[in-house]
Amino acid sequence: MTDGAGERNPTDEALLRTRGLTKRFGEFTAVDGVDLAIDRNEFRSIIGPNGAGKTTLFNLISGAMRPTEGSIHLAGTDITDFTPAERVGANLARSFQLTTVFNGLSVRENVRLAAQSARFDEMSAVKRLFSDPENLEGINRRTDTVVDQLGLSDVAEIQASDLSYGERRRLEVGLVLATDPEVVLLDEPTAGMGSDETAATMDLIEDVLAEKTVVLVEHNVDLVMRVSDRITTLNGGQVVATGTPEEVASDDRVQEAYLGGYTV
Ligand SMILES: Nc1ncnc2c1ncn2[C@@H]1O[C@H](COP(=O)(O)OP(=O)(O)OP(=O)(O)O)[C@@H](O)[C@H]1O
Repeated sequence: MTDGAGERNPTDEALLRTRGLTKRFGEFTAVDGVDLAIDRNEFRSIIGPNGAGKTTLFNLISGAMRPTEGSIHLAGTDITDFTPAERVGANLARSFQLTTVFNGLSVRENVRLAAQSARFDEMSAVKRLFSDPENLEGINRRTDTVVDQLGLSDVAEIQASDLSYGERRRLEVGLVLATDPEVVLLDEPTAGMGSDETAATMDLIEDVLAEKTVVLVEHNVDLVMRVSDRITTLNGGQVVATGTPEEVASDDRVQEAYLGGYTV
């Protein structure tokens, strides 16, 4: 267990590292000097009460927002000034909001587009797609694998607009998987789901993201306790504690800031 001063053993092997990450909105500091050291293959969750700064931290890591201060390194490369697209190119992908699912396209077509976008830079996409049958083959294979992993094979040819809410959220996770990133950022993947869909999504996350490094922002404490290797608790923009689910659940500061009596 560590305190707000930093991460346990911030080794050079950390795949994703933030140092002193800070975001101010005018006078208000939403994220305040956050140090994270996330190892390769680690499943790290970020929890905390409303307004703790989770979404802002997530946006800083994905590149949707620029920090006021501090740095982000991915596999030793300073990505602080990378655009979101450049971060995807560096093997970091975030879950997209529902709006990025193309309603008029089938499940398979949506996954295929995402797989395709990861393989080609924008300028040469069409040219390379048609000039290199091996690339086409690779994209088709990746698409089939992801549709299968998602458990969406039966609805692969159905238009995204006709999916249930839970199926759409699975497709959303699939769009991230299709780009085959090393680090996956997930923002509340079970938000708005009923208990059956939540359970199915938890299974999916455990299954298909086992090989990945994952950063998850999530309010569902059961999910977080089940899937995380380590959990970082934020409060007032600062790290209250980082530790295993057991360590976090038994930490008085975390109980006070967020869990309010939750036990594992
Ligand atoms: N663009 C912005 N301009 C001004 N203040 C902002 C902005 N975005 C977030 N904030 C403030 O920063 C604080 C942290 O917000 P953030 O959304 O990161 O918290 P959160 O932990 O994700 O909360 P929730 O669990 O409610 O989603 C909040 O007080 C919020 O009002």
